[in-house]
Amino acid sequence: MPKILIIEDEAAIRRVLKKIISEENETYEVEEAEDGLKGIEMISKSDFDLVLCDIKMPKMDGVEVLEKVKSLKPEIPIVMISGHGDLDTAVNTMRLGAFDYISKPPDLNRLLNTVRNALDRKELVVENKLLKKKVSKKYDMIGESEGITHIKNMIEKVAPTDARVLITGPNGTGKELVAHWLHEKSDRTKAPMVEVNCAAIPSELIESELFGHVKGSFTGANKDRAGKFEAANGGTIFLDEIGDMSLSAQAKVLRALQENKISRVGSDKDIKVNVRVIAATNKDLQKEIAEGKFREDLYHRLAVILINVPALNNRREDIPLLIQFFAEQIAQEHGTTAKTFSASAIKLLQEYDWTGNIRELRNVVERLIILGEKEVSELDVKLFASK
Ligand SMILES: Nc1ncnc2c1ncn2[C@@H]1O[C@H](COP(=O)(O)OP(=O)(O)OP(=O)(O)O)[C@@H](O)[C@H]1O
Repeated sequence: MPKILIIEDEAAIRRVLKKIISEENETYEVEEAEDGLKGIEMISKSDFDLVLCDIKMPKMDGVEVLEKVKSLKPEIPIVMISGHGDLDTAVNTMRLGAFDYISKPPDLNRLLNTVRNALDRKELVVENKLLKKKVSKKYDMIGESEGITHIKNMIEKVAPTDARVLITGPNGTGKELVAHWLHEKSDRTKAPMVEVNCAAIPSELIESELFGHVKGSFTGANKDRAGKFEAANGGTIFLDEIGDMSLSAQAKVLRALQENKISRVGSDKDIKVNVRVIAATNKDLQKEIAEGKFREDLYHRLAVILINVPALNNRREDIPLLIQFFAEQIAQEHGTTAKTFSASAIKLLQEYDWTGNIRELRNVVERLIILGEKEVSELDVKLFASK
């Protein structure tokens, strides 16, 4: 639902603009501000997809508003509204980053065309940002062991469905990587995957973090805020370390999963959300259930599909490939050429006890690249790989 803000000191013009825009498309949500200061306050508190802003206003003029919004939220397109005397300024604002300008009194067709174009551009900018983020991260999943091949097959099958997935396995085995690919290979890939590390958020804050809150609902809640479920709308929410979530938060998550709706802390208004849930844990949830620390009903809601990522010690045949992959990745990060590892160095690393899993292997490879010889030898491994 595109949100549009009109900043205009003349109430009559505000009213006309609002009427034209909201009648054009009932999904447009139009809000008003009677001066620049109020407008900036609203923009910093809430997300708008488009701002229409008058040039001549008391307190803060349109050019100042434009500059402020550009530094605050550069992705929001701004259309300036110019009166008789300030057409030149309007043209100049385009150089300062305004999307376009319209003249008073507003011409219906020109206004609506500009609004549509500006909203389209906003969507493109946001999509582009997401794409850039995706390619800048390296998400290759390396390995040819039975364990990894099975996981890759599961991802291909499960990703395009909306089924909830519970990913289990020890720390550093690649659970987050699996979640990433489940999202990436789904139809939700254009929308965000929002990650929540349930273990890192204090239990009294988790509810507001997940579901948002309204102003005044608790000390410190000085403005309305959307939670992660709303942020992930249309996409995926990844609840990492779900085994560490408090029982009261588990109850709230259960409701969100059962009813596909949430309500912000302090509000009784239901908000419908369309979010796919993927969860991960390194805990044995059956044991947690038996001890009364995890809700069984939530477990069954989450674990429609179970993916267990095996420990590195149980797929040692992947170690040579992983070493080579990390050597190249690290060289790229350091801006150097990749070092090679001698066969005996690789063999020795393959026999290590990798309780810290892939994360630990990567750290060791990085250390060996920094400290070892041009070709990392068995001796280098003996000298530098110790934990
Ligand atoms: N099969 C793989 N191929 C290449 N890199 C991998 C693979 N599995 C994991 N990694 C890398 O190892 C690191 C740890 O993986 P990840 O964060 O996904 O593990 P995790 O199981 O989610 O860990 P934790 O439980 O501690 O959150 C990441 O840098 C990830 O990119």
